[in-house]
Amino acid sequence: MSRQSDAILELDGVYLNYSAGKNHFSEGVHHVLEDVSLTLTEGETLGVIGRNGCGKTTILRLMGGIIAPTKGSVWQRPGTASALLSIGLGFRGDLSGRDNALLSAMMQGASRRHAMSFLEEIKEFSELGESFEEPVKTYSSGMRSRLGFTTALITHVDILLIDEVLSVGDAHFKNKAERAMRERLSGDQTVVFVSHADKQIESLCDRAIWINNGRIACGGETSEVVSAYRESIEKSNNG
Ligand SMILES: Nc1ncnc2c1ncn2[C@@H]1O[C@H](COP(=O)(O)OP(=O)(O)OP(=O)(O)O)[C@@H](O)[C@H]1O
Repeated sequence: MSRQSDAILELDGVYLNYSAGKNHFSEGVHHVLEDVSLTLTEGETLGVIGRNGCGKTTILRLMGGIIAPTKGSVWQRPGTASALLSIGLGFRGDLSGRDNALLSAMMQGASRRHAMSFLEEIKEFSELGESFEEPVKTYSSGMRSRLGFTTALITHVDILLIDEVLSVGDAHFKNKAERAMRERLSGDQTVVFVSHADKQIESLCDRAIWINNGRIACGGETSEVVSAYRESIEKSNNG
């Protein structure tokens, strides 16, 4: 199968099972994703919506290479770096915000010297003040999300995988982060964005997918996908 020349990430016929505890689900296997295929092209912003537990975080974890599919394949263009921004993930609690930012930047491919050069900008944008020097285990979830979001933004990761991170910041930081995202999105930043905030998805994403019963129930223009999702929620609320 030939791949689109502007493809940066691709899921091909992906299945993901988790083994479940005794007495849960059929045969102790929880089928979370079934036959999910999608191509992410460079510079696009894809929104992922769906009800709690439908597999949105699982898709991001597959895209970020944190977990491997049970069946099917995940391809990322060689030489590209991705960062998964998820609350409570990816930080070492015993290290300061500064050291975590440095480590993340280096893991995303920056040299130590280059990563060091980002730190003051990260401290300033994240507005963590003196807490930047404190261990991350002392941070609130909002402070963690500021640190993760800012580090990925400033170190210019090719693919940003954002899991609800923007929804925990306060209104001030959320607006600032959205503005920064919008600026970046007009360039070559590729983003996959998971959120329960439909409005955020509609205002930031070029395209969206709705995950239902482990499959892509609908994919395409964001407002159409969000409307189809909302309709299905209303239907299930009314009946
Ligand atoms: N490590 C795991 N072991 C077993 N089951 C898991 C594991 N991680 C997730 N699951 C299950 O997989 C399903 C999908 O989880 P996932 O976190 O991807 O959903 P989600 O759509 O992101 O949910 P939410 O909107 O609540 O954040 C859920 O039923 C969850 O219980």
